[in-house]
Amino acid sequence: MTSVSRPTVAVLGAGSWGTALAALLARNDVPTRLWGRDADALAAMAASRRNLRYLPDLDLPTELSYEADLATIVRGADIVLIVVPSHAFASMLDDIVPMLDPGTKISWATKGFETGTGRFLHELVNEKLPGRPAAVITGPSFAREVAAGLPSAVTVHATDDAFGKELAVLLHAPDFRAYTGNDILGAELGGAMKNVLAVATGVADGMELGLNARAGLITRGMNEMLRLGVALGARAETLMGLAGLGDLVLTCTGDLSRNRRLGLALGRGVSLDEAIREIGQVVESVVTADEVARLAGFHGLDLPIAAAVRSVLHGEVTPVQGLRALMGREQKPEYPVDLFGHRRS
Ligand SMILES: NC(=O)C1=CN([C@@H]2O[C@H](COP(=O)(O)OP(=O)(O)OC[C@H]3O[C@@H](n4cnc5c(N)ncnc54)[C@H](OP(=O)(O)O)[C@@H]3O)[C@@H](O)[C@H]2O)C=CC1
Ligand SMILES: O=C(CO)COP(=O)(O)O
Repeated sequence: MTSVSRPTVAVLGAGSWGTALAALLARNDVPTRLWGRDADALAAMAASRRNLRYLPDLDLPTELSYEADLATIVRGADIVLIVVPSHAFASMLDDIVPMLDPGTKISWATKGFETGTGRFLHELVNEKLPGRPAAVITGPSFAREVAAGLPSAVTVHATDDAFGKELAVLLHAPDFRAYTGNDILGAELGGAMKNVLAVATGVADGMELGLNARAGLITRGMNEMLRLGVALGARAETLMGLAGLGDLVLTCTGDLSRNRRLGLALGRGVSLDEAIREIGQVVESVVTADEVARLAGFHGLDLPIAAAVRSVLHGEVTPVQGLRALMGREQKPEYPVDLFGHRRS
């Protein structure tokens, strides 16, 4: 029997990750309702208890319910969990703000920035819903593996420690560890930037450049994440944890990653449009690469791997030219400045 005292969660976004998280919550006896913009697809999910397009192998728990009307699902929810792609986040937020009860808490598992501005998603939430408890769920977690019940660990960073803990407890399960933290900016930056860096390792692997190249790109990519993060006010430990390093390693090495697969395809000579069409799901790096470049520009930072990915995605250079440019950079100390930008003596 479902516990009546547990908060109700409205999950917005019925793709791979929204469906996997909704199923996880429902299996944890959290009263959970799932919304997707395609009412027919939602009705088919309810009837078949399967998300045939995004997670065909997952048996959806009978406890999970579905709601096609946004206002109905949002009104009365204790917690809203947004899991739409980053390009749709701002409009989703605009849609739900007038529908929210004053006590409803906001969370999201989207990885990326506001498209076109480089603003963090927590900045949008703070602006539209000032003072509202807010939390991001992030970390190394392929939806398909979570759906299959394979062990995973994520982290929940919140503006409000009590809400972060509440959400982590709702998610936590025998095969799903949910840690907590209060560095939303760092947690968001790690989750967004690893997608761009995964394209770089994918390109190198697609070109069959070897394991040394992959390890070099992951490590120097981590350095770029740390430098941008610290300049923006993130804590280094957040970036060295699940939200940063953990997700970077997963996405740069795991072929379930759509961002890595995009890189693999580009490295093998497939066009961007064809690769995206073949993947058939959201590939966040395509928009996030521009936002990382924007943020690096604001802070006067040179992030060569992220910049090379952006140039390849824009067709300004070929993957071969991009990698040649990275290898051809001047010789220099591994750490000419420390993480805080102080020149080493
Ligand atoms: N999949 C994963 O393993 C993980 C994903 N994430 C993050 O979660 C977010 C969502 O990704 P994921 O679920 O994988 O993506 P998918 O490609 O699997 O699904 C995207 C979902 O978003 C919906 N959607 C697209 N545009 C809009 C819109 N404008 N308004 C409402 N819904 C929309 C799609 O609907 P439709 O089918 O109608 O197009 C679909 O249901 C991304 O930021 C991703 O980085 C984070 C951790 C793990
Ligand atoms: O964020 C993810 C795993 O943590 C999913 O990565 P992709 O979007 O590259 O598939």
